[in-house]
Amino acid sequence: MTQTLTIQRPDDWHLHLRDGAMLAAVLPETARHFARAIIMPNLVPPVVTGAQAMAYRDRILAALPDGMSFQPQMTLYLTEDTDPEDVAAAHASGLIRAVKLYPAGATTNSASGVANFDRVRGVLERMAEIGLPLCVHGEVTAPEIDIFDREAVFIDQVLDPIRRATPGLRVVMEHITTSGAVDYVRAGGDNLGATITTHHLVINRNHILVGGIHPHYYCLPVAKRETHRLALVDAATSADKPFFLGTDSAPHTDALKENACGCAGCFTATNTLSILAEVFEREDALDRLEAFVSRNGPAFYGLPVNRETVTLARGAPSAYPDRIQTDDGPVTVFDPGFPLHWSVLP
Ligand SMILES: NC(=O)N[C@@H](CC(=O)O)C(=O)O
Ligand SMILES: [Zn+2]
Ligand SMILES: [Zn+2]
Repeated sequence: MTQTLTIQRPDDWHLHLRDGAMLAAVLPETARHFARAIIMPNLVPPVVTGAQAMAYRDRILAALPDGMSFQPQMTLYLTEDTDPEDVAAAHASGLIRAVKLYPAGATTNSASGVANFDRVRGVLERMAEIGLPLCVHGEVTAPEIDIFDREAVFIDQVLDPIRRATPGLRVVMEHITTSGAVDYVRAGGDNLGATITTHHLVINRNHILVGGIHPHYYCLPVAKRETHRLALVDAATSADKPFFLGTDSAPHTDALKENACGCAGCFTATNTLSILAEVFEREDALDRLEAFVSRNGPAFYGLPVNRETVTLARGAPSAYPDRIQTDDGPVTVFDPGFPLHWSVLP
């Protein structure tokens, strides 16, 4: 008898869809399985104002193939010039679900991010008042800080001071990669949540660097040592409220990944649910997959759980494409390095 698993339809609380030809190619990969996703605003130029977010949402919906349903949850890219009133209006109209903080220079397309955190104090206070979450790329950028320590230093030197100075501010630590972040989130109370990516549940830093350099495993924050990966698996499979899926699926063309200065980002939209089922099965935690992918995220954002369901079936290892084609060039699909026995039934 085929083993199946039916769960409420999942959401992705951290997703890069890009724009134009890339958007058209990657959107179906997410919409096939996910009902909603938090859409990252790091376009070039970034999505900074409510008007830009509305136009981007329209482009996403226009790119959605007929017959698919998907509700993009828009975000604004926080800059030192962000107007608190524009943010509040975009929130009040239901357009945006969160504001995204990129420390300037921390990651892909973050040049317009925040360098002086005092300059965004007014926006953060307004967000705390209206209950609008701040999604945070949690890495410092100071050149003297080792790249493997950047998340830990960010928590101590930036995030914790911001949270203390702005009581009531709701924060999502995006794509956490360390046991220290897991501990910090666990101790943070109801106003603090964290997304965990698919790839950080699978790879550690050896996967990037041993036996040659593997550009398709390079992402930011960079994967850490195995003990940290285990802490992330423990958090994700705990079903505990603050932890939910944000794939950070971040497509870059192969030409830009397999490059002397390769871009950061793993493209996981295509096979994320199959990979997660495998990870949870190994932990004997399949019964907690639904909390991680379908329940904890909406609970944090104050949204209903999706009514529809998806069913996964276990069988012989299933195939997925090595890469998807886009008019900008091919994009390699994340290879977890183990066979995938679970597939999502159509
Ligand atoms: N995660 C990544 O490595 N890259 C993301 C940006 C981000 O989420 O930091 C991207 O936009 O490509
Ligand atoms: Zn990021
Ligand atoms: Zn991201």
